[in-house]
Amino acid sequence: MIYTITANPSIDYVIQLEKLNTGNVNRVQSDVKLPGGKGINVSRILAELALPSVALGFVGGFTGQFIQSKLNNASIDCRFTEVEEDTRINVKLKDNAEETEINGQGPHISAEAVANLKQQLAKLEAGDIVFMSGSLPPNLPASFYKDLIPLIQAHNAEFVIDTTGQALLDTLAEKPLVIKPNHHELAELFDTHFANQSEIIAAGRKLLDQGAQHVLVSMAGDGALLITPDHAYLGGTPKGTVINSVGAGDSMIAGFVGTFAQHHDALAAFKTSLACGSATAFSEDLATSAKINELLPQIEITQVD
Ligand SMILES: Nc1ncnc2c1ncn2[C@@H]1O[C@H](COP(=O)(O)OP(=O)(O)OP(=O)(O)O)[C@@H](O)[C@H]1O
Ligand SMILES: O=P(O)(O)OC[C@@]1(O)O[C@H](CO)[C@@H](O)[C@@H]1O
Repeated sequence: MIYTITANPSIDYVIQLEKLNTGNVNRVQSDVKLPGGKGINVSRILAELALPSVALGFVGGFTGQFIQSKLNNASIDCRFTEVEEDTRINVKLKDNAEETEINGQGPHISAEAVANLKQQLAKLEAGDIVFMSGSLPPNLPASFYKDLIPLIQAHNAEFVIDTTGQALLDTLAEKPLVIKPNHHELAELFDTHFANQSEIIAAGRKLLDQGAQHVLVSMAGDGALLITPDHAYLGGTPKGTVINSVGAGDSMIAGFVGTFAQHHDALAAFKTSLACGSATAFSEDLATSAKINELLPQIEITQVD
């Protein structure tokens, strides 16, 4: 079973404007409210791939109820821990020029709520995979996800943490199943700028050497690299019109892990991950199974190292 932990879920309020005019009244052209948060997005994509998952995390208030209702409607097994305060709302502003995100802080998480989440991990079994994704509410320690790793490994389960910087580096010794920095985040990890693809591959190899089992380096419209101890592979992007790239990274890692969990074939997992990422970028909401299946045949992968 795959579990997703979203410590700080959100309602994503996606607004389309002609042009954002700050300091003035702006009338939206369109808007949509979506259940959001990185782990929740992973569960949603897994559901599109007809793969079950259990969604864990902290939700509260009417906004939390909205998220649970939407996920229940998608037949996702929600076992969230209730908290007193409202789950946050994240605003995603899109005008013809750019995408602006305004992400809320999130609610207070009580010690009892944390204990409840940890208790849920007692049910893990060997071979389960636990995703831990996204920002943390203000009162949780930066090590919150890392502190859960021993509880996960006590059951011989695997883990994936979607985080960046030192928090990501600190997890490598515990051998995450896969990590997926984008190329900007990878450059920041090594405080450098990449001059070419070979430098990106070399940096990704260093993360493998430090313990990551698989390294994906996503590059938005330029596709992604899969870096293994033996080779590196470049995956391209299919033809399509970008509508909303929010969640593309979550979709990619969901596609990789969901496929790898079934077939233990990294290249097949990489191909599905590329289709999921672009399918989300080409959609108003996250990718649907139809969109993923439409794009899958167009995905080309080349060995580059
Ligand atoms: N503009 C795009 N056109 C085609 N495919 C895209 C585009 N943006 C993203 N993708 C696909 O989704 C994958 C992940 O996107 P990206 O590199 O933006 O990850 P990310 O930075 O983690 O995204 P986010 O944090 O916004 O979810 C890309 O590697 C690519 O396969
Ligand atoms: O504030 P965080 O947790 O870093 O990011 C939250 C978020 O931007 O991530 C998802 C896209 O990856 C959205 O659904 C959500 O609003």
